[in-house]
Amino acid sequence: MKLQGTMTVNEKGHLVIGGCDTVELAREFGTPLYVMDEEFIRQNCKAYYESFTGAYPNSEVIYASKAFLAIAMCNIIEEEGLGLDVVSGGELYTALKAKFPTGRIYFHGNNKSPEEIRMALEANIGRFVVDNTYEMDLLNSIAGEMNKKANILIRITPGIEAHTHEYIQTGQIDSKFGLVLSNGQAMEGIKKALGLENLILKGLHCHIGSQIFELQSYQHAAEVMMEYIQKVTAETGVEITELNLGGGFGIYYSAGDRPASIKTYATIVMETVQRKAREFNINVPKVIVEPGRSIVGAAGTTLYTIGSVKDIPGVRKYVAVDGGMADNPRPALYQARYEALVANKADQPKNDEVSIAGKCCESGDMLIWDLAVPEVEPGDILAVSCTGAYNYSMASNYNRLTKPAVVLVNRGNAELIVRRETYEDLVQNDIVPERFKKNKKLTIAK
Ligand SMILES: Cc1ncc(COP(=O)(O)O)c(C=O)c1O
Ligand SMILES: N[C@@H](CCCC[NH3+])C(=O)O
Repeated sequence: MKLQGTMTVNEKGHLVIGGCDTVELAREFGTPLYVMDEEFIRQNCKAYYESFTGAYPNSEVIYASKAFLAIAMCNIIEEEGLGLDVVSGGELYTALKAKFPTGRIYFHGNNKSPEEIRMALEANIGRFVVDNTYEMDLLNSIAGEMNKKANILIRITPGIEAHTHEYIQTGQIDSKFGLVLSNGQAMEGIKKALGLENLILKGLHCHIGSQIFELQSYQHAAEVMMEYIQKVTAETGVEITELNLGGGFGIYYSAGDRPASIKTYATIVMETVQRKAREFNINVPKVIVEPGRSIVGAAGTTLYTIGSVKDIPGVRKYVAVDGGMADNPRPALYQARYEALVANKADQPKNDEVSIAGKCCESGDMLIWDLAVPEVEPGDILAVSCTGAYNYSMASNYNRLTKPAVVLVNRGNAELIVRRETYEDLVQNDIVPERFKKNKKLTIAK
């Protein structure tokens, strides 16, 4: 496993994150446990802030909160000077609970409900990223009722196929998101929005996918969108002053993943936008990017306790942990690959090979195939790295497993930022119809 962020191994041979011994964290907070490395998260935020806003003042970085959201995470993002991308009433509610500056909130989503729209208008959020013409009408009419104006970006499907897993590609024509650029649908939508009295068109948005390594895909997206901005201005006479190029910057998960630096990404994107603006003789729009995974992904580690071991000699050794697809659905969903080490034996030679199984009743609940490990035994702590993005946020209660706690570690301090769910949490929304209630006085019809 590649040691990233503040990870080290101490004299006991234990994995240490944020100055905290992970074996002690497991003992204190229980497992499965998400451990978030605060310093690493902040370093990533700073790398984004300095590479974009610091170097190009007319740009903004907004954190895509779908990757990982908790109130404390909003606080970190606010302190680091980034904006926030939310995609549901629930994410917005979390941001409001954190008292996140609402002017820095962007509201995404391909099917925002009237209630969500009302909530966002009430909060005076910065921008709505409008996905379709149905939403334009809805937003316009609700804004009218509330006597408000909504600042919008319109999401465009630019027709770019980024090289990533097909489930997380979003820029291609055949996508549920956005208005299609190539067939005139987008231009029609833009003209429609310009005619709606309660919408103020600020800019355009596109997002080509997630876990992208090739910077040419971003360069291509920037070129296509700048050309389109020029076309929109020529056809409508309206200046487009903001261009949101989405997120998707890839990270290291396992051997073979080679992400570029955030600085190189920023330089390529910003220089492409500036070059195109010169070429088309238009003003350079404000550029917005919305990274999620590359802020938190590598900063998260999940700790599990090893339980049963099933050895099929000559075939495979299955080592089961006390979590699995309920806390990390990515291997089952996207065949995602992870690295791991035995946290209490981090300095021992790896002379065995095992496959890490989750505890859900699904054969597909396998976290890692063919992992080199020292001799493992029940009670060992397994640390799976790079689980900071789309793990806690995509966790489920499948098999009625309780969602793990999240602990924020920094300089030897460990603070719980999400408490572990309890069995009581699992049943708290269940309602028992009167007729099923036990100890009820039975009235038997004669
Ligand atoms: C519209 C939008 N913006 C930003 C992101 C964040 O992507 P990532 O976490 O890959 O940076 C996503 C998710 O892919 C998205 O759908
Ligand atoms: N949830 C996905 C990425 C999609 C992000 C949202 N558009 C993942 O785990 O990789």
